Amino acid sequence: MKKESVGVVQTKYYNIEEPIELESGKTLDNITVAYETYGELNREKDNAILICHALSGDAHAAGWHEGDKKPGWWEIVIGPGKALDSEKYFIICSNVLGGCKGTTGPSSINPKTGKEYGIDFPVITIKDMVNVQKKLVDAFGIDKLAAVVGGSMGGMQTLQWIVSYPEMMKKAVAIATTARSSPQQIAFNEVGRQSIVGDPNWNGGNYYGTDKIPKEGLSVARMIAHITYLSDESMYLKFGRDLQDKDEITYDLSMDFQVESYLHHQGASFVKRFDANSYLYITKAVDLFDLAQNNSLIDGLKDVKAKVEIISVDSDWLYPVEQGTEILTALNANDVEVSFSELKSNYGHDAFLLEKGQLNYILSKFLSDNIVEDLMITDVVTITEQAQIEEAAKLMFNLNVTHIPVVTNGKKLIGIVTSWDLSKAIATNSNDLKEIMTKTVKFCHADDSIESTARRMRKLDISCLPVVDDDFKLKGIISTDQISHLVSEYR
Ligand SMILES: CC(=O)SCCNC(=O)CCNC(=O)[C@H](O)C(C)(C)COP(=O)(O)OP(=O)(O)OC[C@H]1O[C@@H](n2cnc3c(N)ncnc32)[C@H](O)[C@@H]1OP(=O)(O)O
Ligand SMILES: N[C@@H](CCO)C(=O)O
Repeated sequence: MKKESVGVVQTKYYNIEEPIELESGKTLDNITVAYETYGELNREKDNAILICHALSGDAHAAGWHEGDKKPGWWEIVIGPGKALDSEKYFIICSNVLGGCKGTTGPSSINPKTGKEYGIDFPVITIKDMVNVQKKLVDAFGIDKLAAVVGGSMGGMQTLQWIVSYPEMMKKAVAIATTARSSPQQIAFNEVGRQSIVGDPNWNGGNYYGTDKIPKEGLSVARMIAHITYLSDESMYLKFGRDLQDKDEITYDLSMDFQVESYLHHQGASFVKRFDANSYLYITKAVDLFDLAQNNSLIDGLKDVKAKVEIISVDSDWLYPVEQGTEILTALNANDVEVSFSELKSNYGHDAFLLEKGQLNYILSKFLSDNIVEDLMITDVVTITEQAQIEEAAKLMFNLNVTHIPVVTNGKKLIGIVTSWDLSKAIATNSNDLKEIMTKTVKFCHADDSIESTARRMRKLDISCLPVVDDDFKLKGIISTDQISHLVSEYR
């Protein structure tokens, strides 16, 4: 075990007490959620990062299960000193609803019948998966996540989170994903599903507890899907046209090429770790995913509040770069603070599981970007517009401040008085605060990035900005002094 790992970990289980109403209108009772956590939740409960897994992933994102030969599926970015630093963040990853790795899914026991659900399991959506994750996050008493991060289907969950629960995270990272499944993506999934249901062992989904499981169908479904996770270039690099276990072509119908053997291996390993019915339900959830409203992604993403990073992979032909930039454009149109990065990789879609250096760089840069809330002063001296100028001058002098926000009794910001305004009062012989205060006050929000706020302050040529919430209530104040302290700390 490498020392930058979170070490030996265990999957834990959370039971949701109340029934969950699904997007379909059906309800599910007795849901169990399998999850893992790495690191410690701090006292303020504001350092939690939720990781959402892809199609065939599970709660085991990092560290080692006792006796395992391989670590969790995102070991490359999770652990001490990595971008998802377990010494700084409390990292949560849960298996999705419909899964087969501990969270309730078609292979779980239906409490109404005492038997596995099979295809009596209701159709679920990405939104349902997120609603179940939300219950787990609530159970930790977390009001706001530091971030939600996920790739592929995990990226869809991330996008659903920022739409369904816009106030619940500061930041979000969606990687190698789309905001709506395309016809081509649906088509590949349907071929996989048909392969499963066409396997006689599938038996209408009733194969649990028998030795006849739809291995052939599931294996072919994975082989097809796995081709979409690679790029043509990576297949050339891995195999070229090299033959497997033979020196020359044998002109029979047996396997010739290494790439065939590789795909058979991927199919065979998959059936050992995945349930065919889960595959049907989860791919269906992926197909149904569409965040557009009135056929407009701009409308669908209009309520997003989180700061968002979109990452695409240049060689990903399953979730191509254009689908990442479509999300970027829609978020930009909604004035959401959003950035975009492109992984340079020949791995194809699965690059989000492999490109260690680039992912750590992009994620740590994005996550460590400070926001106004991290630096603002919350213990702010304020004054009401009924106050005399003399009172404002005394406050400034005694407390050594140069800006005093003017607020209503309900703490709503209505202006600001600065030392410059006081000079104006003396010059114009005025004693009325209302006359000299700045009424068209510039402000910012707690979740604005320091970078953009500093840029705005420079552009406006002001040294201090009040911080307000959506109701215009004063939450704090930020000045160039705090920003320059931050810069000097970095040096
Ligand atoms: C994202 C989540 O949430 S979790 C789900 C992620 N995990 C998966 O998808 C698991 C299956 N996927 C993969 O293996 C993916 O390709 C990755 C991204 C995880 C790994 O990629 P890479 O490191 O490039 O591995 P690669 O694709 O070359 O596969 C290596 C495997 O192929 C086997 N292999 C390579 N060449 C051949 C061949 N000619 N014949 C047979 N098998 C072969 C290797 O022995 C190895 O087997 P193992 O995985 O059982 O040890
Ligand atoms: N290879 C990954 C990516 C799929 O999007 C998985 O199996 O989950």
